[in-house]
Amino acid sequence: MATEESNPPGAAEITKPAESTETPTTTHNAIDKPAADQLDGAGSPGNGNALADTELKVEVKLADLQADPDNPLYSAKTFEELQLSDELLKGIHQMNFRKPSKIQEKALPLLLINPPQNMIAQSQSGTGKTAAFSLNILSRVDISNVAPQALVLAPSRELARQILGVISHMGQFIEGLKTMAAVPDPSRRGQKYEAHVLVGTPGTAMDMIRRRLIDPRSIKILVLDEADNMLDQGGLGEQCTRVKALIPGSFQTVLFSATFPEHVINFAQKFAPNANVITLAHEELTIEGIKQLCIDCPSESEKYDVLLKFYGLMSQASSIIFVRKKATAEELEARMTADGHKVAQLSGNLEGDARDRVIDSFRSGEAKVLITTNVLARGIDVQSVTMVINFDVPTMANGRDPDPETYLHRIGRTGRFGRVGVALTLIHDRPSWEQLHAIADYYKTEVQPLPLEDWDTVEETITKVIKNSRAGKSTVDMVK
Ligand SMILES: Nc1ncnc2c1ncn2[C@@H]1O[C@H](COP(=O)(O)OP(=O)(O)OP(=O)(O)O)[C@@H](O)[C@H]1O
Repeated sequence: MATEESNPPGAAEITKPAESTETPTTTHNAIDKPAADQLDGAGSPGNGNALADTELKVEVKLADLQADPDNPLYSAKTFEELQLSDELLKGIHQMNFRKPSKIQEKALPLLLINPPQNMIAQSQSGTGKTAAFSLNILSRVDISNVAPQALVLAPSRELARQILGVISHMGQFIEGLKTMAAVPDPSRRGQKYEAHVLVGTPGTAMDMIRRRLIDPRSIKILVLDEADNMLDQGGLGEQCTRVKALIPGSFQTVLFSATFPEHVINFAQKFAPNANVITLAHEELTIEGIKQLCIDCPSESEKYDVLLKFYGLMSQASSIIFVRKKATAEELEARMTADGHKVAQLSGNLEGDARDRVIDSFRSGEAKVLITTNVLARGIDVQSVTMVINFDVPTMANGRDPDPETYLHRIGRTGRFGRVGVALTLIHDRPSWEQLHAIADYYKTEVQPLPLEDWDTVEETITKVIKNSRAGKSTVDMVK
């Protein structure tokens, strides 16, 4: 019944370090995170096709998005201008990246400066932060030294594996490059981590360094992805601080996230002293390509019926249902399965291998519905996800106060890099109504209520979202 991790923003301006940026970084003493299932029709209000092919013409629209200076995907420059190696440029083109996004264009020149400088960078979800820090890492690795030179830490096993995949893909033309995951893996017991780039979770990284299976002496870059989460949460923050203290000498510290609440930013600046800082105001954080909707359910127990009805509106698209507690994830899985739906469920109750199987089946499209907790609220990039459902409004650990950061990360699992998506939040009483409205106020965004008893209108609304996005309306206007 325990609550899963919950987590707790700054105009796209670059703040120069207050002091001289001569020194690359800090030392170890610094302070230291059924197929949509075809819900076979029962209760299905619509023709079940509304979201079927939202894998829309993203490619076509992307060029427009990247030409709009107000868009976070905007780019005036090319990767070629960043003076990356030919091998890296080949990797980027292999990944079909035509131009850098705004965060890549802004962060990369600063990240690549010599001597290296620390960085704290914020950009909306799905705008390519991973590629930004990965390109810096791959540009700095010395292939002749097969020892960990870059350590990337992420809050979940799934995100660490995903980042590793991006770095390996991007670096595929760099001859001799070795990358490894530092996540719990019983099959590796006692084996050394002999690779240039390691991506892991803080607990495992700390453990492996202490047991001398990771040699930290050559580490020259430490990246914390989802850095506000990594530094804010008691356990994770402590582990990140310890990992940092175990790395000798000076190294470049890089902190990335879509959110940096004020109470974390001070700590972040101590963790990455004299960093170049790229921040956004929280009004700039929501992505217009993500249509935010809510349904006021008659009671908590009737949320499930509403959920099932809503599923009738989609056929092949992938979706994620977020709940607050592991027990609710398991209960929903059991009920939906009993009701004939094919769903996958991932929460902290599952062990490593089982978790890998669940996320892999969701990525491949074998499982179209994923029920999960905040453990997957951050970073996970599955482009086919067109719908996010907040079965529970995200709240802080006390269950009472709204958690705007987690809300933003959860809905950001859709609408990735210019794609469109729908985020539906179920509310059922005054407190949940107030929590959602507090979140909407915080981001100065609109959450459109859907009429519960008029499913034709619900379907019409969603179809309109998709049509508008095809016309390039909603996404082009995003983040003014
Ligand atoms: N320059 C680019 N051109 C085209 N696609 C890109 C580019 N950069 C990144 N992408 C794609 O955009 C998607 C989102 O990128 P990424 O996962 O790095 O987002 P993010 O900013 O880290 O999001 P989050 O805050 O949710 O972690 C990925 O599928 C990635 O492959």
